[in-house]
Amino acid sequence: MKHILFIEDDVTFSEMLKNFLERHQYTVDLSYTIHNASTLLKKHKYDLVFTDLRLPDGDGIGFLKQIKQSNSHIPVVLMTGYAEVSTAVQAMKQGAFDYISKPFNPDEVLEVIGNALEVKKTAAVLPKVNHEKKSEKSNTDFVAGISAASKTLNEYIHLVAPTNMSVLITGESGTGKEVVAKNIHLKSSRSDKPFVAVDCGAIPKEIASSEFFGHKKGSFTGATDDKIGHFESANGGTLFLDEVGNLTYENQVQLLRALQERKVKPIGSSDEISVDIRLITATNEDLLHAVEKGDFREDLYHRLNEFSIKVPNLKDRHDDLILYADFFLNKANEQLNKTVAGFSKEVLTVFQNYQWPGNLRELSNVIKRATLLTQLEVIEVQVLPEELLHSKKNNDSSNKFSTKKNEKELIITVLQEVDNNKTQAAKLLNITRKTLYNKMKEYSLN
Ligand SMILES: Nc1ncnc2c1ncn2[C@@H]1O[C@H](COP(=O)(O)OP(=O)(O)OP(=O)(O)O)[C@@H](O)[C@H]1O
Repeated sequence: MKHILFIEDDVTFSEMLKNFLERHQYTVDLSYTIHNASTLLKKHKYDLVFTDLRLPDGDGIGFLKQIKQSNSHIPVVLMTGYAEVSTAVQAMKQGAFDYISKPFNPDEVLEVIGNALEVKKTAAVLPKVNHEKKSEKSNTDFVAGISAASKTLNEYIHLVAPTNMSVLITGESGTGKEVVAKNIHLKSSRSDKPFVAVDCGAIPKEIASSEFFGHKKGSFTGATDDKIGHFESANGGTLFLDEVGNLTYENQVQLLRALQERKVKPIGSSDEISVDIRLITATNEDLLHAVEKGDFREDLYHRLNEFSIKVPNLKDRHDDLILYADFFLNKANEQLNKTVAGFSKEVLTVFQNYQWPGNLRELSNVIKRATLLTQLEVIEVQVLPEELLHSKKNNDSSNKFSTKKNEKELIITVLQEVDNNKTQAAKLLNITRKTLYNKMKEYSLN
């Protein structure tokens, strides 16, 4: 059974959560002070720590730092009041796994616990990641994410990076295909050599050969100097071709030849240059469909697609949203020389209910704009673009009450849990006391 340490000075609330979690097969120790919690941490091996932000003998952030120094492997979740969300975001920067704002409902607690234990399990299974070759460069611009979709993506990156296989990265625009390509490069033995990214959609077809393979001075009108092509620039390293589906048929033939022969000949030169490159390509169109239509060469497709990776849409990486939001806020603060501390709870709800058709790029842009506009400590909904505020909800809290039957059962369970204390029940159900009374009347629960 997983062992959880709960640090919270509201005795009734703690007891209630303890009962609830024990019914879900967790072992829970309660502590009302940091002092007592420190003693318990020395005595027992905990899988997870839940701590309130404000405790009688200190604050949760100080305690978080203490835990991270002595027991860095234990995930820590902070419990906060509504007004403390920005502090909680700071806590995430100090290494907290997550935060949950009160009042919260039982499902939310179970979800957060599930996520934290899942991540811990993965971290325990993959200790190798931390001991990888010393030469590997860390990529501070890459957020790995904690959602199931991100974990699969990262596993694929780890698997394919050390090989020399050509990788075809697919995914919608703005999902992070180029970032994935760069990460594969940085995790490969080529990380000390160049990573050359080329947007095939931006190269006019007339000069594509010269861009890829280079040219000699005077070889055509306008060739005023020798030019080194992208293949030669990337020699020893990785060549990343974005929007590869945009290459003309002629360029496809030239590319295939260069890949097969591992040699390129600059235009106007009689000498061939041997090149050793790892090729990574990306597309947001259906390349297989282009093959079927005869627009893309099948032999080249197979040559590029020795391993394929699909980068998930942001809406399918729901659990990562806050991590990315925080990462982009830090970046925006740096770029704009601002010190915005975080997001209001309403903003986080808007973010979670929005579909993000432009994926991470859109999130990054929205946050940069909001950071620029905000004069307050945290970003409020007023500085978000209209389209975010008027989008259809995809996951509001009423989903938790998906049917009348579920709703009635949930209310009964929670009321039993708290010995009929309506205030506590409303808090746990994340609804007001008045709503609770109305619902009890509706379901004849008096
Ligand atoms: N894992 C990540 N960690 C941090 N930032 C990311 C991550 N993935 C993407 N980004 C950021 O999101 C934005 C979009 O990423 P990127 O340009 O790689 O997307 P893309 O899929 O290649 O887009 P397109 O298809 O339009 O070329 C960039 O600002 C990038 O820095």
